[in-house]
Amino acid sequence: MAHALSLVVALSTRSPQPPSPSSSRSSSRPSKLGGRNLRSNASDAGRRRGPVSPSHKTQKLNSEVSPHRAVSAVRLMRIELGGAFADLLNERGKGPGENEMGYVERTLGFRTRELDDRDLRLVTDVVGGTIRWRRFLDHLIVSLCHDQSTFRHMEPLLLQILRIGMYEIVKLDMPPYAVVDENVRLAKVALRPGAGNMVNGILRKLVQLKESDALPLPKLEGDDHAQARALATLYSHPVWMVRRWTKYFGREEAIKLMVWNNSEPSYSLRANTGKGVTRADLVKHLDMLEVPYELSLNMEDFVRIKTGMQIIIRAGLLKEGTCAVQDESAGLVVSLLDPQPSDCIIDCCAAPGGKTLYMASCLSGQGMISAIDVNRGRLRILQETAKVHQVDGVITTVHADLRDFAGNNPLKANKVLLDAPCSGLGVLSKRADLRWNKNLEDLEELKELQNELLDAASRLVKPGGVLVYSTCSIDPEENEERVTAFLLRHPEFCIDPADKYVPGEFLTERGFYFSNPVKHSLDGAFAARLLRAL
Ligand SMILES: C[S@@+](CC[C@H](N)C(=O)[O-])C[C@H]1O[C@@H](n2cnc3c(N)ncnc32)[C@H](O)[C@@H]1O
Repeated sequence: MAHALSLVVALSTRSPQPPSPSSSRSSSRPSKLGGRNLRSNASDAGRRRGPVSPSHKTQKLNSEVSPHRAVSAVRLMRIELGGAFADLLNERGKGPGENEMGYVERTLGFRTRELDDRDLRLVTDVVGGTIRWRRFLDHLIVSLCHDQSTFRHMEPLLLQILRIGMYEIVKLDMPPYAVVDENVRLAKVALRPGAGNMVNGILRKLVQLKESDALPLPKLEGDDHAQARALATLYSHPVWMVRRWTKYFGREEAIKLMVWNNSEPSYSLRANTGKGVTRADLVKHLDMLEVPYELSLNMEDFVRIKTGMQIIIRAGLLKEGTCAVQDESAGLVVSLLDPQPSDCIIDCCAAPGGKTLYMASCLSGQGMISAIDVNRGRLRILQETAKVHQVDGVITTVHADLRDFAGNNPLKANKVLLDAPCSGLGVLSKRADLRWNKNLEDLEELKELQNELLDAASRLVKPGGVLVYSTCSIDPEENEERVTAFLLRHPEFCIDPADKYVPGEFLTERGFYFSNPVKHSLDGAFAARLLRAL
């Protein structure tokens, strides 16, 4: 850590600035992540790494900047820069047990006071919202900078502070001049006075434009591509997603989907019946904790919550296995497989085990699930959670690539679930950063993998048995099209319509299960139930 701090300080190419009020109390200077090409900076700085004075380890508390903004800015950098950020701060990367305030101190050069519940909620809102609205916010920043190159060469921390300020003003409608002042102070203390002046200039211009209803927004005009670009900016999604959804669902549905993806996600909890906890028991806990909930109309073990997750975590309900966080859309995939006591089930891509655990709780201690996954770390999570949920007695984990396993193993089952790796385009409201990490090429590769995994999974199904293929994607090419192609390759399988297993509103014309975020206010998910001939 000490090495890393010197490394970050060495990165600063700016001329020395007068110490800020907070830094003047200590001899150590704040660390600042300057320059956006962190990988090359990291290696340059690595060569310049020198001995570190013990004063760098001093903990400095800054009570002037708002804690939620300081923590949000650092968390946003960690999410956006990923490995490059961790490498910069710590030669050993993202070590376990690293606490967030430690990252804040090493990035900004100071600590803030510990976050209270209100701060934590703000951090969640600000970080999630700033990531979701990134394309939109960057469009505003570029429009309000003198030129494109100012934006392109902006330091990562300065960029995050500007995005936070813009998000708070434009999307959270927070009192604008307080937002300007707070973000200016953060930029001054964490970077330098000049950075504060820049934040001040840009955010004040934004406030004026917003107040006169004259934000520089793109117009929906020109050819299809230009309009897709404008929509992508207005609703803050990648252009390729807008084009794809407009093609498959039409413009109106594509817009509704983007609005859904930009809304605050709600979560579902599943009462862990495997441990004897009923939904009524779970509801009693939630009442005691004063967490508002709605009973699921689709799944009898599930409740939906909009707020209160921190309270639930702190009360230990997840850690002690009273309930699990699981979207109803995922629960309905399990309903489609219809696990019953005494069943032998193969779960082909099982980790981290959301569906395995739910299936195990349906077995009431009788039967067996072979849970296969290629990712050892994620399988370990499954094993540990299964113990906590007290369903480990019916689960055997298998660390393997399904394609090898199916080729070399005599194991066969009457019920086989293939919850395939997918683009995750159905869960963009919960996974705020996912939209920026996917591209069209990923989708093409995934389709190939899905074909291969389907072929492999089909070998594990006994004659007369069931294969459920599922994804958490809304993309027809990962869903219906994969099943159609599979049925052409495997005439020994046919579609078993989903109507006996899931409510009618989730049925597609071809008898598949599909949860549509816009229609059902759940994550997007797809599943097909396929029967193997006797
Ligand atoms: C969508 S996730 C499964 C989620 C899981 N069913 C649940 O409900 O928690 C897909 C999983 O497929 C696994 N996977 C990817 N390729 C695989 C392969 N060739 N063989 C086995 N597992 C694979 C990944 O490691 C990942 O855990």
